[in-house]
Amino acid sequence: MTSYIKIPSHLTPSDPQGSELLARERSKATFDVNELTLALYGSEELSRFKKILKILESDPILDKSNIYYMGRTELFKYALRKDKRIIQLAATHKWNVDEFKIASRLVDMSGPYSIHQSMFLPTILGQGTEEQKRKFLNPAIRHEIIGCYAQTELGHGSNVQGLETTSTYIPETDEFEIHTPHLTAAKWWAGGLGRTANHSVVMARLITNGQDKGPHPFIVQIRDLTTHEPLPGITIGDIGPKFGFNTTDNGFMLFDHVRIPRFNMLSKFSKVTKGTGEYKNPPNEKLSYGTMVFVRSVIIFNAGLALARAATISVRYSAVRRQFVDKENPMILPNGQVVETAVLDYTMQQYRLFPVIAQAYAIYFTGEIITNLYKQYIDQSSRGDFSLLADLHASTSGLKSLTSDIAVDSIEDCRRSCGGHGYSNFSGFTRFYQDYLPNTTWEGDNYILTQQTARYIIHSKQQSEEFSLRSNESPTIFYMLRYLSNPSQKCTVISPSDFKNPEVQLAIYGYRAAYLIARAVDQIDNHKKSWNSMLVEINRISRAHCQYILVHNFILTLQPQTSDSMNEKRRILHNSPSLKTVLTSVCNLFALHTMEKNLSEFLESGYLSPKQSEMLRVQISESLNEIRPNAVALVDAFYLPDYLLNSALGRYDGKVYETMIEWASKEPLNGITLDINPYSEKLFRNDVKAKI
Ligand SMILES: CCCCCCCC/C=C\CCCCCCCCCCCC(=O)SCCNC(=O)CCNC(=O)[C@H](O)C(C)(C)COP(=O)(O)OP(=O)(O)OC[C@H]1O[C@@H](n2cnc3c(N)ncnc32)[C@H](O)[C@@H]1OP(=O)(O)O
Ligand SMILES: Cc1cc2nc3c(=O)[nH]c(=O)nc-3n(C[C@H](O)[C@H](O)[C@H](O)COP(=O)(O)OP(=O)(O)OC[C@H]3O[C@@H](n4cnc5c(N)ncnc54)[C@H](O)[C@@H]3O)c2cc1C
Repeated sequence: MTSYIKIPSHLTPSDPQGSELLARERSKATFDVNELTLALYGSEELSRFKKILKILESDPILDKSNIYYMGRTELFKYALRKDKRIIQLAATHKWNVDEFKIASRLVDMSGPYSIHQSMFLPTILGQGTEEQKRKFLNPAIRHEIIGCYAQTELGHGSNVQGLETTSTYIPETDEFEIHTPHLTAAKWWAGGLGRTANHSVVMARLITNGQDKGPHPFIVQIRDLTTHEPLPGITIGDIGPKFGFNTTDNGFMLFDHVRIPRFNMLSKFSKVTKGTGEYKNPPNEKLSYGTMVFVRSVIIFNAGLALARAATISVRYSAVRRQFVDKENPMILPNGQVVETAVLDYTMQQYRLFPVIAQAYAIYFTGEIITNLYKQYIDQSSRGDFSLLADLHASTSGLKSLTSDIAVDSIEDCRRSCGGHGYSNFSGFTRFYQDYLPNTTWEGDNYILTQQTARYIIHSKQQSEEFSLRSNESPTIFYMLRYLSNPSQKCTVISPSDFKNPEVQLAIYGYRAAYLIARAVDQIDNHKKSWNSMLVEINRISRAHCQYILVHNFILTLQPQTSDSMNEKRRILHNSPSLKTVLTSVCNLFALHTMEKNLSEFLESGYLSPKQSEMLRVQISESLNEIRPNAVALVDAFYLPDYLLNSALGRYDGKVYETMIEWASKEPLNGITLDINPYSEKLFRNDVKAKI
């Protein structure tokens, strides 16, 4: 990339250098970083990750050094080029789906094909018959057709039952007619639709024999495969600039009585019979919402990765950044020189950042568990058993909401913890934050989704006689029975360190959630409160329940398991006392910090006393001290390469200042010559400064 300013090469940052500071941090770690990385990835995935990283880093098309200076159109073109390149590389290197996902994660830019891969393919896979998969899935996997997922409309997104686009069965020709009856029925937001896709999953109300059967998925070809023009009767465009996600062409689409063959209704679960138009009900009404359950489970896992990334940048930078001399406890180099204190040594910075490390680990482990639960559901459902669906929907809804909220808040906290440089694109936070942000809205607005979780739990409590039976099918709400059966118990903590006991932590979280649930049920059943009047409480219930799940899963991950149920990753963790020790500190911090952030509810439940909450704060401070020597090593263990971070502040080698000035010298604004004479008519002179 071109530099426009020559930076004097003899200048270096004042001592100690960033690399030296990070090396000192790394030498303090009490555990083996490589071992923890292996426990997170597993040896097979880690070696694939390294192999793919090497390929991507050296590919000129996937070079990221210019992207901070690009505007929307240029960025979009870059995104299209890189999407094509990944597909070409996948073919050359014969990558499987997991390897493809690793490459996409590393390149880290939503693109015109993102929704094709994340929603179009999974929808056909999950909702199509074998015949439909042969027709649509195989060419889609080969990217011979490119699809999008058009569900949301201008007037409705959250209320899927309220969608207005119709798909009416025409028995005479054995076709469906897709139509946009009102402006509010215009499809809106679909990623890849604006300029790229030639096919779409269209969620439309199925009308047959005059009956409205509600939204169902249909495959519609929307552009000509040769000219790429919209097909007759279809109007399509890009919806315009957005807060972020500008590398994807989100689009709008209108249908004017467009005909498609009956075959194109995705019919794995519900069908319309040829000629008679008879409708065959699905085994479960909500199976057509299946793609959303899948994507929500992915969003939970991705929230852990986003937190790991934010923590990596801000913790490394805080170890390099120095500000003021802490007179009571100065930072002294091995040569005796007193230097300014690394901002990571300020307890306030630790209180802001270490919980983010803990959130990343907590959500990573739950992400793995939810991914496995989803796989288990798919396995059972392929045999006609849908019993896990209700619980899976409830837990993925609440966890998608909670984890993406945590991630959005923490990314911004981490960015601010980097001070002024956090505001520069070179921090690596700007596009990362903008592109992450819609996770709180898409795939279900986070406030709406908590209603799904709370409703499931409240129903379970209302049917408490059969609750004990149902809880066998409901792996995520089994805890409630225990606490509901003894509501007057009190927390047993008598000293701060008692808070480190996992049984104590679970009891505190369990009682608080059960208390909120019992109170809401009482309000609804005995005081006839409306659902709407209870929405704030309902949101609390979902969050309390999901926080319980996160803490429970973290504790479970650290508990000894029978060796046959242990996979390689868990075996590494359990065979290493030093890993278990450091992760136990991390787990404690997650449980206790989350408790403190929601303290009013724990106190209100009466289970925790004000005195105990004081002890809680003492123990949090203890946990921060425990984590301090391992902070940099704990983020290093995430193994997020510089190629992914693209951050001057979070570089592995700590060369923060050298990178900041080098990247600034490449700002194209530095390359134009301005005419700043206010009386001159010219804004720019034609000449451009010589390039260096
Ligand atoms: C070769 C190359 C290969 C490459 C492979 C690469 C693969 C990459 C893979 C993954 C990458 C993923 C990356 C992720 C990136 C994600 C990008 C996403 C982009 C954004 C896309 C979108 O936003 S699409 C639009 C999403 N829209 C929504 O989410 C809408 C939200 N609204 C709803 O879901 C519903 O309206 C509602 C749930 C809020 C309400 O529904 P409804 O009114 O119908 O129901 P009720 O509330 O009355 O409930 C009735 C009953 O049904 C149950 N229920 C509701 N929903 C579900 C469900 N989904 N599943 C199961 N059950 C459900 C509900 O609980 C009620 O049950 P009762 O028992 O009756 O109480
Ligand atoms: C970047 C981006 C990409 C997207 N990609 C796609 C895509 O590829 N395909 C696709 O189909 N869609 C896509 N979407 C759309 C997305 O799924 C919807 O925007 C989302 O589901 C929210 O729906 P909405 O916009 O209708 O919000 P609304 O429901 O209108 O929400 C507005 C406000 O009302 C509140 N609210 C609404 N109803 C209730 C209620 N019952 N109780 C309490 N509060 C309520 C919400 O909490 C929110 O605060 C995308 C969106 C974005 C931002």
